[in-house]
Amino acid sequence: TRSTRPQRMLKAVQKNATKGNPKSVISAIDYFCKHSEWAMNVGDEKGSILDSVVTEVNPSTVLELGTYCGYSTVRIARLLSPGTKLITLEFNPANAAVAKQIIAYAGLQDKVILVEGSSGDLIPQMKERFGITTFDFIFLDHWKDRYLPDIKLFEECGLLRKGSVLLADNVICPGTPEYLEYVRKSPRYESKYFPAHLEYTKVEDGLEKSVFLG
Ligand SMILES: Cn1ncc2cc([C@H](O)c3cccc(CNC(=O)c4cc(-c5ccc(F)cc5)cc(O)c4O)c3)ccc21
Ligand SMILES: [Mg+2]
Repeated sequence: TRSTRPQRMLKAVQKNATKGNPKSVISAIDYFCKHSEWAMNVGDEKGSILDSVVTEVNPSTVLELGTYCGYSTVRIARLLSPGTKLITLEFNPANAAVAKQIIAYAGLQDKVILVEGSSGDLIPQMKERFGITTFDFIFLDHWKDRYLPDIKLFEECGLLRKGSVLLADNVICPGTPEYLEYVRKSPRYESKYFPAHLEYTKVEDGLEKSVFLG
């Protein structure tokens, strides 16, 4: 049977990247998406903004919603200080299987905990399953209609502290209007928009960085 796009992306990584070299894995995926098949990775332009926010926060506890093929997982994990791990949630087992292999190819498997399941089910389990008290940094890149219910879930579960940083992809395209309205209107967040473009295109998109004020 015909391979899937994530499987073809994995093949491109195995063919063009150097094992244990995260930068070459990132470049191989970006090349594949620019010259072979578009895929919904955060991409190089928004990826650079992601890199700068992760570097600035230098988080000890990290959560990613929406692993997909692991591109942003690799981008984040390569910047974490030694001993720090990131938890990434993926509900689709086929995506998770490819992501696991791409993360391992980059040599970052010891810095990543990939959990199969849905954010709505897993967020309330973070404390008991992973001994998390609060998250320093959260990257939202899963279903766009889950951003708002999940940020409310973080608040309800006491998973945010003064200074926790949430960075959300696709706030323009496909768009997350209810989430944007919430974080921009709420007195409990300080929000900032980083304009960019939809990965590998000229279409307007951007990232919203929201700091929880406690
Ligand atoms: C609940 N839960 N918990 C964990 C979890 C994990 C997942 C999956 O990782 C998953 C699967 C499919 C879609 C997404 C969301 N991503 C997108 O939909 C997206 C679209 C586009 C775009 C833009 C323009 C187009 F024309 C087409 C697609 C550009 C982007 O950057 C995207 O992130 C995420 C899903 C729900 C989950
Ligand atoms: Mg995205």
